Amino acid sequence: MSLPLDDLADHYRTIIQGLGENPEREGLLDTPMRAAKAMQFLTRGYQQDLNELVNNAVFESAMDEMVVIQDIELYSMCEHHMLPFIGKCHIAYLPQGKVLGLSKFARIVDMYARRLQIQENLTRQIAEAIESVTHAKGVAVVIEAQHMCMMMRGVEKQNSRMKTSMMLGQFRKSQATRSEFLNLISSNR
Ligand SMILES: Nc1nc2c(ncn2[C@@H]2O[C@H](COP(=O)(O)OP(=O)(O)OP(=O)(O)O)[C@@H](O)[C@H]2O)c(=O)[nH]1
Ligand SMILES: [Zn+2]
Repeated sequence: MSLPLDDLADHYRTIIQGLGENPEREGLLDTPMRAAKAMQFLTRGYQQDLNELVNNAVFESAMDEMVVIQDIELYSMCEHHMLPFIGKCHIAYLPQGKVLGLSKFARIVDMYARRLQIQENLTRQIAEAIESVTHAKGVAVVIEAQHMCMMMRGVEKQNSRMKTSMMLGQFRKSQATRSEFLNLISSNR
């Protein structure tokens, strides 16, 4: 359930006041509504539905070797501080009679990234969504990201990156399959 924009803007007005600023000063007059729209955009994944987003773009194919989609950029919001985390997502799957439209991988990443998240859950949700849509023999997802809550505030570490992975099916069972994927995404960069 999403708050109407006007309500969200009212809350931002209160936040601005709470920060000791004057929401009536000229530069801030339109800020509550701008911030409300921005936050609604940054969390628009709540409004999306997996089946609608995939739009039946699942195609029959005899391809049964690994397919890798690398370096899908990702913008999400950490659920602890509501600050951005930013990074890349790498996906692989082993098709089983069906392949998924290429753009849909990026759309699935966005649908789950554009919510309040932790990186671990985001990684798992993307992998499970791809498995449920493709019925692939295996799905692998790796995310590497930098968290503004660790950079701009708190412990203030500028160079650390968090890497998370989720391996399903054959990627979990077979060390060789997992290694092939990890080798593929570590090359060409
Ligand atoms: N595992 C995990 N932790 C996260 C993620 N995003 C933020 N965090 C962490 O969530 C934790 C929240 O810790 P708290 O001690 O409750 O909050 P805090 O006092 O603001 O913590 P500090 O960031 O250490 O100042 C912090 O350690 C964050 O680094 C994420 O995606 N995954
Ligand atoms: Zn955080």
